Amino acid sequence: MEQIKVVAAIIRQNGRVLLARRAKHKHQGGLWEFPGGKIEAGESAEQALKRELKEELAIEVTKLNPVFQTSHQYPEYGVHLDIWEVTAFEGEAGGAEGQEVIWVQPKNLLQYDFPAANKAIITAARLSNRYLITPENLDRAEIIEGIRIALDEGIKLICLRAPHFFDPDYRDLAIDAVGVCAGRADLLVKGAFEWLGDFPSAGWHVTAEQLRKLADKGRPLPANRWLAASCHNEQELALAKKMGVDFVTLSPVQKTATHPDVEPLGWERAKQLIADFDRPVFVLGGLTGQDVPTAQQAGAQGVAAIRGLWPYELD
Ligand SMILES: Nc1nc2c([nH]c(=O)n2[C@@H]2O[C@H](COP(=O)(O)OP(=O)(O)OP(=O)(O)O)[C@@H](O)[C@H]2O)c(=O)[nH]1
Ligand SMILES: [Mg+2]
Repeated sequence: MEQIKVVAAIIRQNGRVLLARRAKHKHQGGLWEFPGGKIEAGESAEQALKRELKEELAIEVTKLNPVFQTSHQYPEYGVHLDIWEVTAFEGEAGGAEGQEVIWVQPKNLLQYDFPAANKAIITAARLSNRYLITPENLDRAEIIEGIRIALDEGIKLICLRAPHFFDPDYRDLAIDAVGVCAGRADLLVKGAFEWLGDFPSAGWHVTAEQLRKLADKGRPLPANRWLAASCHNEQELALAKKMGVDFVTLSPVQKTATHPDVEPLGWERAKQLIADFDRPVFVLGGLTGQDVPTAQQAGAQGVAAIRGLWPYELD
């Protein structure tokens, strides 16, 4: 079947994201979209995106970075969507082709109707590019204090991981963490499936071992809660897809202090795995917030880290 190459942009300004409504007569007409369009012969994705945003919104893009790529088969044809994030532009974004244009808060994106291909794009638009995972061997007060400082520094996505805690202490810690994060960041909890089901966190983060056990049963959470998984290879990524996760961490990209004996994937292999996976990926392993641009160049949503994102130095 014919496969169309399309570029589209998640345009961010003042914490909001721009949506445009597709003209009624067009393919997927009447639905909301991220502005963009077909890549023409001889154009790079970047050139095509700049041209499309000029035509559709009358803006000159000045800062953009790749976010990820996804494919979808419509009955009429297949589309390969190359999604970029635009964080700076000149001019005022408006519907230059008469289309409706609105700015929405990422957390409200689930309320809009998009073409079927957009599922993972919406996930990407709702996620930030740093995913903090809490360190081992800290006590309850230290973990909570670290989370507080991280929130003040703008961290918006956190995974609570404390394998040295056991129920019911772990549950108490998780309840504290949910309280501290309320309204400021999304907290995903790692832990035993028995109690996570009704636990009031923004989501769950499943381990590779849990993936192997549970992926066949499908997605255990509704769409408005996050489901993420830890993946290290192609097989685990396939299981994550089967389970219906929203996003994954992929590790280790580099050698890490916590797992010095594990052979890292390296950027080239990580890049391939990310390109073949249809949902957002956070690269993990020996990385810090400074590596976000490199991660995005490799097609990742951003960086996940323990030490690299924790707000103070650990022993
Ligand atoms: N721009 C854009 N296209 C999308 C999105 N999601 C999605 O499935 N598509 C599909 O990608 C294809 C190409 O997009 P387009 O219609 O914007 O192409 P274009 O700007 O070059 O339009 P034209 O053919 O009228 O010149 C369409 O089939 C459209 O349905 C999205 O979020 N943004
Ligand atoms: Mg278009």
